[in-house]
Amino acid sequence: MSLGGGAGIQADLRTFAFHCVHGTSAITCITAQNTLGVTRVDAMAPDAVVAQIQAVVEDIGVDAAKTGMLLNQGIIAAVAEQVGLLQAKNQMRNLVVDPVMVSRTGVQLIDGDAVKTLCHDLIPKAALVTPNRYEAQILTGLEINSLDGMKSAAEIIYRDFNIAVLIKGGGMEGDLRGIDIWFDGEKLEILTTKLVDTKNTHGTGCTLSSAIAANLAQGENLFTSVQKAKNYVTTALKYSLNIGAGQGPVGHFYPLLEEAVGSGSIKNNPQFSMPNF
Ligand SMILES: Nc1ncnc2c1ncn2[C@@H]1O[C@H](COP(=O)(O)OP(=O)(O)OP(=O)(O)O)[C@@H](O)[C@H]1O
Ligand SMILES: Cc1ncc(COP(=O)(O)O)c(N)n1
Repeated sequence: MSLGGGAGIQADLRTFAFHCVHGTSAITCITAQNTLGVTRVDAMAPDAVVAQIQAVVEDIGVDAAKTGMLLNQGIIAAVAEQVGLLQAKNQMRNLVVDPVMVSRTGVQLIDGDAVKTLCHDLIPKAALVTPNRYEAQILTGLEINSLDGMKSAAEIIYRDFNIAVLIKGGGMEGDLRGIDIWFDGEKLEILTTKLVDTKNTHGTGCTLSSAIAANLAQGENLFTSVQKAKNYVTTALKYSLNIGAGQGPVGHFYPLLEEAVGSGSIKNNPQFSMPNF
């Protein structure tokens, strides 16, 4: 959960709402966070996370799920155990693991034991894992500096975990920032969108993985879910918000923003970095 509102569960729930699916959540930690970074993180007790998952599953049900910042080994192990139990009862389908381990700026957010548990207990239970550049480096041991490096990492992650992988290029240099690599053991695809020239990229990773989960919940296949989610993030980036002194958040509800611009109600508002401004 990100109290700056740009990433984490706030970004996830906005994305779910945009896609017309009912989003639920299990809070794993509270971050004191703004567009400049994270200044404090308080973790929930693992059994409190489990209780939240059970409350949702037992009453509402889950068509698709995504994980985000799972701060420590105890939380990861508890979530992985729940996922395993629920999968055995066919109550947890379409799991997307966004392996939040390193920020786009390269700062490691979870310790080595937590990484091991994530790799051993949780990622293998997912349908898809969506590492950024630095997370892919941790998962593979490679240094990733090029498109070929991203492709090799995707192949290694598929080989090691036997699940589909999407390597996100936002942390790469130059035009590679708009490029993601998909590999599912059969098809290696380079998903390309034109680079959006903005510093306001806060929440892109959360938004992408929750859009994929939303598309899966609506019955799309995995690859189509990824393609549609990538297009969504690209457009949300074009309408990102120029708020705060650092990286502002993406504009999840861009059609409403567009409408507001059309009606003149937010014309020339400098908070919005809109294409038509
Ligand atoms: N400037 C950009 N232009 C176009 N697409 C971008 C840009 N920056 C990021 N993306 C896309 O956003 C999605 C998220 O990728 P990114 O690598 O930023 O994830 P992340 O590091 O998990 O996110 P975050 O920076 O929010 O932690 C990917 O589809 C990536 O290609
Ligand atoms: C609580 C929380 N979860 C995840 C992220 C990563 O955000 P993203 O990769 O989408 O920028 C974040 N900054 N805060």
